[in-house]
Amino acid sequence: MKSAITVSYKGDVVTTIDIDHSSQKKFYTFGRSTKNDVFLQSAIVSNEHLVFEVRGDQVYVRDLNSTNGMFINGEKQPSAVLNNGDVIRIDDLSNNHNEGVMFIYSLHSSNIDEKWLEYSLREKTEVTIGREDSNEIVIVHSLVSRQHAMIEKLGSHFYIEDFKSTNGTFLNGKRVTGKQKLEPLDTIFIGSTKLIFHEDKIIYNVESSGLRLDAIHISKFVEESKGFLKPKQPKTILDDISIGIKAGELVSIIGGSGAGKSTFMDALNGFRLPTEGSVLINDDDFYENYEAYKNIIGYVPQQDIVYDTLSVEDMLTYAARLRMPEDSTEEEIQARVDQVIRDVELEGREDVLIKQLSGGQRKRASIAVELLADPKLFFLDEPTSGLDPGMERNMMQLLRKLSNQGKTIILITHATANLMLCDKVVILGFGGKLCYFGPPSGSLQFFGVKDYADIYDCINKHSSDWQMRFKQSEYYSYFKPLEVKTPKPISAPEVADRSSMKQFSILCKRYLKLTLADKQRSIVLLLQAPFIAFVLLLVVSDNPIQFYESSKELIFTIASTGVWIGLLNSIQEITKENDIYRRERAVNLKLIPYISSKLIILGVLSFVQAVLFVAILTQFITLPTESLLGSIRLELMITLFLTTFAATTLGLVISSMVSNSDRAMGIAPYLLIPQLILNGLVFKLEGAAEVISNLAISKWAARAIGISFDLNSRPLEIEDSGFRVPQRDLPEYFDYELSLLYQNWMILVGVAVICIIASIVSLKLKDN
Ligand SMILES: Nc1ncnc2c1ncn2[C@@H]1O[C@H](COP(=O)(O)OP(=O)(O)OP(=O)(O)O)[C@@H](O)[C@H]1O
Repeated sequence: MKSAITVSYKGDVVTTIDIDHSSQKKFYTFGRSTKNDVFLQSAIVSNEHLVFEVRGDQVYVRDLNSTNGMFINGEKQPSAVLNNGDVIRIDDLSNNHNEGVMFIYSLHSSNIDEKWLEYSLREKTEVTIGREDSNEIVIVHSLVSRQHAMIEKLGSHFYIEDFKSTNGTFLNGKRVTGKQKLEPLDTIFIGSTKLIFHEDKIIYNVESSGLRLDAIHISKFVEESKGFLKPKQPKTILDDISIGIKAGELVSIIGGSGAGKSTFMDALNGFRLPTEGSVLINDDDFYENYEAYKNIIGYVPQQDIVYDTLSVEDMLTYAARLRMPEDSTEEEIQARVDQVIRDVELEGREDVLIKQLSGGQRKRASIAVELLADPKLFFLDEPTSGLDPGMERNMMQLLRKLSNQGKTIILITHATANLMLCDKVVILGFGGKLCYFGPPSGSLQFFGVKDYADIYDCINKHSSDWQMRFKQSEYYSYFKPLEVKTPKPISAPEVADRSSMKQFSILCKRYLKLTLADKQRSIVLLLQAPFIAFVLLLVVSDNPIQFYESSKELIFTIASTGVWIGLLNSIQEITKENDIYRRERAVNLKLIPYISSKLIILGVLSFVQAVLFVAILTQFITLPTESLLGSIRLELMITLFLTTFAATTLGLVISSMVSNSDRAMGIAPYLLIPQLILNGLVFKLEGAAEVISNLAISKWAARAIGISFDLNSRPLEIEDSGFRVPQRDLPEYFDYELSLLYQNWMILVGVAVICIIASIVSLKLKDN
C-alpha cells in the first residue's frame, strides 16, 4: 500500500511525500525547522507544525500546537484520519488562501500512478475542461467528452456548467444542470477524475487511479416463501459482511451454491442494494454517489452480452458508439475498439462472427464490450463457467493482466485451480456468512486443508463456526475495511442523460445489420406473406368477391394472416436479447430510442410483407371495379399494413414482458386463437364476447376489408342459383363508406399506440 501527500505553497507544488505503508518509517514531520522531513521557510509555518503518522493502511495527521493550526477540508481541526483527496491548509491569520500551504492526500496502489495537479483560476474568467487538447484542463479518458464542462467566473464567484456531455459532470455527487455556483472544497467528478475547487484553484487527480472498495456491515434479509398458502419466513442471505478491497486488486468470491455470492456481488456493484450496510469507493459513499460512479463500473454477467450474428469488430464498434461520448470521432472509436481487442487478446479474430468463436473467446468478447468504457472497477459473474481447464487458466491470467493495469476486479468463480492468481478471496458459507477474506494461500492455512476444493466441505457443513473463527482471526483485523466516518443515506440511482436521436440512429443501424445478418430468418419472414398468398390462391375461385360467403372467407384469411405475420415478426425480438438489453439499459440505453428502433425496422418489414401479399393475391383474382380511395389494391395494402403493424406492436408487448423466447412462443396461441374466434366473421359477437372482441386486431382488420369489398352488397351464392331467401341482416359497420374505413384504420393505429406505450411501461417496470 502506498499513498502520497502533495505539498504546494503559494499555488506551486513544492514537493510530494511518498509514503510506503509497509516501510519502517511511520512519521513524517512538517515545519519551518530544517529538522523536519519536509520544511518550508514561511512565516505562517511554525517550527514544528504538524506530523503525518502511518497507521496500517491509514494516514493520520496531527497538529503540533502550531500558531496557525491547520484546516482539513475547510474545517479547523487538531487531528484526523485522512481520506483520498482530503485537503489540508495552513493559512495566515488573515485567512489569505493564496499565500498559504496546502497538502493533498492521495491513495496509491503499488501498480497505479496517481498524481494530483493544480490549475490556478487567478485572472481566469473561463476555464474549459475536456478530452481535447484545446481545453485548459485536459482529462484524457474515454468517458470524458471533447468539450465536457466549463468553470466560469461571474462577479466574484465561480460557477460550473456542463456542456451537455455524454456522461455528465457531477458536483458533490449530483449531476450538474445549468450553471451551479462553486463553494470552497466542492468536489467535481468528470469521468473518473475528481476535481476539488479550492478558492482560486482547482486540484485534480489524473490517470489512472484504481478504485478502493470497502464493504461495511453488509446484511440482507428477505422473506422466503415456504410453499403455497404458507406464511413467509424471514431469511438472512448476507450476514454482516465487512471487507476492504484495495485499488488494482483481483478478488474472487467463492462459496457453495446458494451461499449468496451473486447477492453479495450485486450489493458491491449497486445493482441490488442490501438491507443494511454501506459500500465506499475511495471513501465516498457509493450508493449515495451511484450516478457519478456508475459509468466507471464494468459488469460482465454470466450470460454473454454479445450478438451471435455480428463480427467481433462490428459488435464492439456498435457498443463503442453507444457507450463512448457522443462527440467521439470514428478514428477515436476505431482506436478504442482496436485497443480492447488487443487487451482481451482477440487480435486476428476481428472479422469472425461471434457465433463462430470458442466459449473462452466469446467470454473475452463480452469482457471487451465492457472494457470499451475503460472501467476502473470491474465485476464478472462466473467468467470461467463452461470453460475447459486450459481456457479457465487463460481467462484468469487475462483478468490478472487487467488488474495489473490498475483495474480493481471482483469475480464470482468456481475455478479454484487458479485462485493463486488472485490477490484476495472472499469465501462465503451458507446464509451469506463470511468464512474467510484474505490472500488465497492464507485460506488453506486457515481451514487446515491442502486443496481449495476441500474448503467447500468445511463451509458447507459448519458455516457459522467458520464465520466465528474468522472474526477472531488475525485476517479479520488485518483486512477489515476503512470505517466510514459519517455514513450517508442510501438513495435511488438516476439514469444519465444522452441524446435520444443519436442513440436511435445507432440502434436502428445495429438492428438493421442484425436483421440482415440473420439471412435465414429474414428470408423466412419475407417469404411468409407470398407463401400464404399462393396457398390461398390454390383454394379460392378466380372471383371470390362475387359472393357474400366467399368474400367472408377471404376477409377472414387476409385479416388472420396480417395478425399472424405481425405477431410472429416481433414476439421474440426483445426477449431474445434480454441479457444485452439489461446490461445496456443499466449503462445508458434509453427506452424510447430502443423501442423506436425496433418499430422502424419491424414497420418496414410489415410494410413489405403487406405489399407482397396484396400484390400477389390481387394479381390472380378479380377485384371489385369500384373502390373508395380510387384503388382497391391501395386500400387493402394500407389495411394489411396497419393490421400487421398493430400485431407487431402487440408482439413487442409480450416480448418486453417475458423472460425468454420459449415463454414468448408459449403465449402466442393465447393471442392468436382468440383473434380467429373474435373477428366477428365466424361467430356472432354478443354480450361479453362483443366487449372483449374490441381488443381483437382481427375484428377491425376484418371490418376495414369488408368495407373495401362492399360486403353488404355481395349476394349469397344460393341467391345466384335462383333461390329466394329472406332478407338478411346487413351490419352497419360494413357500410360502403370512406369515413367508416378511416375509422377502422384509426382504431388499428390506436391499438398500435397503446401497445407501444404498454411495451415501454413494461420495460420501465423491469428496471426495478
Ligand atoms: N429476493 C429474494 N427473496 C428470497 N430469497 C432470495 C432472494 N434473493 C436471493 N435469495 C436466496 O438467497 C440465497 C443466495 O442466493 P444467490 O443467488 O446470491 O446465491 P449464489 O451463491 O450466487 O448461488 P449460485 O452459485 O447457485 O448462483 C439463495 O438461497 C436464494 O434463493
